[in-house]
Amino acid sequence: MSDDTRTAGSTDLTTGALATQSRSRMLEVSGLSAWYGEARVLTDVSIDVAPGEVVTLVGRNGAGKTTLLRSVMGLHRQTEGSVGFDGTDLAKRSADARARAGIGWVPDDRGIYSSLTVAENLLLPPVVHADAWPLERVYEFFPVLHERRDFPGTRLSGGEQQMLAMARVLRMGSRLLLLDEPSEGLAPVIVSRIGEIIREIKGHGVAVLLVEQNVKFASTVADRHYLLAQGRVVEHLGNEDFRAREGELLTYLGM
Ligand SMILES: Nc1ncnc2c1ncn2[C@@H]1O[C@H](COP(=O)(O)OP(=O)(O)OP(=O)(O)O)[C@@H](O)[C@H]1O
Repeated sequence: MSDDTRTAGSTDLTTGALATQSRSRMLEVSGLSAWYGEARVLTDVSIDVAPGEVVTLVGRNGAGKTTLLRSVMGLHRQTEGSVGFDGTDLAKRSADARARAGIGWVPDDRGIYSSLTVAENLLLPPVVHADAWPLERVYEFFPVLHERRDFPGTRLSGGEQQMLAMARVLRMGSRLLLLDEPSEGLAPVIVSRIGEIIREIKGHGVAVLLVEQNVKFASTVADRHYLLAQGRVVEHLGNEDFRAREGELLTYLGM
């Protein structure tokens, strides 16, 4: 995308219909920069997510999406700037403290313990917040996990592992889910089921911030999108604009 486009996107960010003032903010990242050693990989990133909102981070490989997600969780600590959650700045707090505040991490490898059963995977992490979903509610919401509750992690399909990883943080009490490429490596029919689940989770007031390379999938689940390039937010789009510019975005992303 050209530098001109970049400037226009930044202007929209502060003055357009998507200005943050109108939203109640659960997550509010402000002026976040991040480094690996001497190399700066995020520069002055500001994003926000409201309760019950689904927001994507889109960008080419190496744009900084995963680093941003990890910085929100507190898994990447070489940062400057603030990470506000429910009005408290967690930027100096550990990942553990952020999990207890209600942020849930769903890694791209899903992080399922293969030798443990589905039920054990669900019950192993502690309940960290009063909004934790009881096991019965988790099973009601994810019937396939109930059916497979005694299966070891190794016997789950990729889609089932993705569901288990999401269910696990909901049972812990997370109110903001950070999903790193949930559609990666899954068959189209499973991707659309994951999309339905994300939309249903949203209906329960849970917010989702996800890294997604699959533009079509992103447009079926998200309310808003931040486009990252070289560690900066260069566009901030509502889903309608995102859909209208899908072709352009696919070309930009090299897809
Ligand atoms: N552990 C690391 N050490 C040094 N540099 C890193 C490390 N991890 C990522 N980087 C660099 O940081 C930049 C941002 O990487 P990041 O993984 O956040 O991007 P991304 O947008 O998620 O891309 P991808 O989809 O390829 O993971 C890249 O230039 C990458 O090479």
